[in-house]
Amino acid sequence: MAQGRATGDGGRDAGGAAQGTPAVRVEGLWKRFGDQIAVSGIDLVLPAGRFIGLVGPNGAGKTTTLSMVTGLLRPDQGRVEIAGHDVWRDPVAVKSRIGVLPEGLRLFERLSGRELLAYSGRLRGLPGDEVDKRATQLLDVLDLAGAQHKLVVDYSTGMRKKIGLAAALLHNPEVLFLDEPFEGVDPVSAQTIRGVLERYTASGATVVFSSHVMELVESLCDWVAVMADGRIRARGPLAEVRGDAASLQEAFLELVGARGRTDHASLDWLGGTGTGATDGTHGTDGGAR
Ligand SMILES: Nc1ncnc2c1ncn2[C@@H]1O[C@H](COP(=O)(O)OP(=O)(O)OP(=O)(O)O)[C@@H](O)[C@H]1O
Repeated sequence: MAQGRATGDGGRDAGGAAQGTPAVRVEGLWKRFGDQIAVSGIDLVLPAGRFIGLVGPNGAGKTTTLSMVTGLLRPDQGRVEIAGHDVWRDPVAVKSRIGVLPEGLRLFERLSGRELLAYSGRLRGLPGDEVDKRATQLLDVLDLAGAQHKLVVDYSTGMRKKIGLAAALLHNPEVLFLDEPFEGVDPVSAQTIRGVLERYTASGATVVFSSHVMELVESLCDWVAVMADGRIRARGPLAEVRGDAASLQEAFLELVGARGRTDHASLDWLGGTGTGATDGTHGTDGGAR
């Protein structure tokens, strides 16, 4: 993927970090919630300039990991660097380099979409006319121009994802973190988001996104990390992780130990002809014949 992107935001060097510096470096990261170990001492190096998918079953620890990596949740142990900057020791340097679309995105509901972007841009220190220009372009590309003066509280799920993405991209970050960006998004909007992200990574930036949709990850990502039970089970270029499996889905099921899990005997009451009733009336015509 092309390196050396032009940032167009006033002289930040391409990629912002020394060549070869990974987008993300995670060392010995742990997080426990009571008795539950959500993230179990992971080490992970994510290369810059890639479209990276973080996949794993429900409860694998993806959101917890992304929250710690982006400085939203303090780890119990371990460290994280983004483009060579420590997330907890140097938060301002890190936050100026990243964009985040978190899970359960909270937005300022009483602002309009355009006001939200204006606010985000000014908060990021961009000049007003630059914010206006970028906001207009993002609203246009993401098909939100018609809804730009509507309050965010009145946006649909997909519109919220798109305005959240616009806010995360406005300052042209080096690394963009997206937790389930396509969840609740219709196919047309998904295609739009996909186009924006492909364009963004083609310029040398890094996208890290979590998803359960393997086909999507397989078609978008060139690098993947597979998580299960708070651990990284596999990582590397997509083709390497897929190995000899027919698809990423197959490889994923193998890696997380879910292949062949088809014993549904305990659901023998479900469906069929209604023989599960105990009062003798279910599934009959009541004998009215
Ligand atoms: N705030 C919290 N308090 C208690 N337990 C938590 C908390 N956040 C996460 N967990 C637990 O940590 C584990 C990992 O959760 P996490 O949300 O990181 O998984 P995930 O891979 O993102 O799952 P999903 O794909 O379902 O969103 C789960 O067992 C979850 O119940």
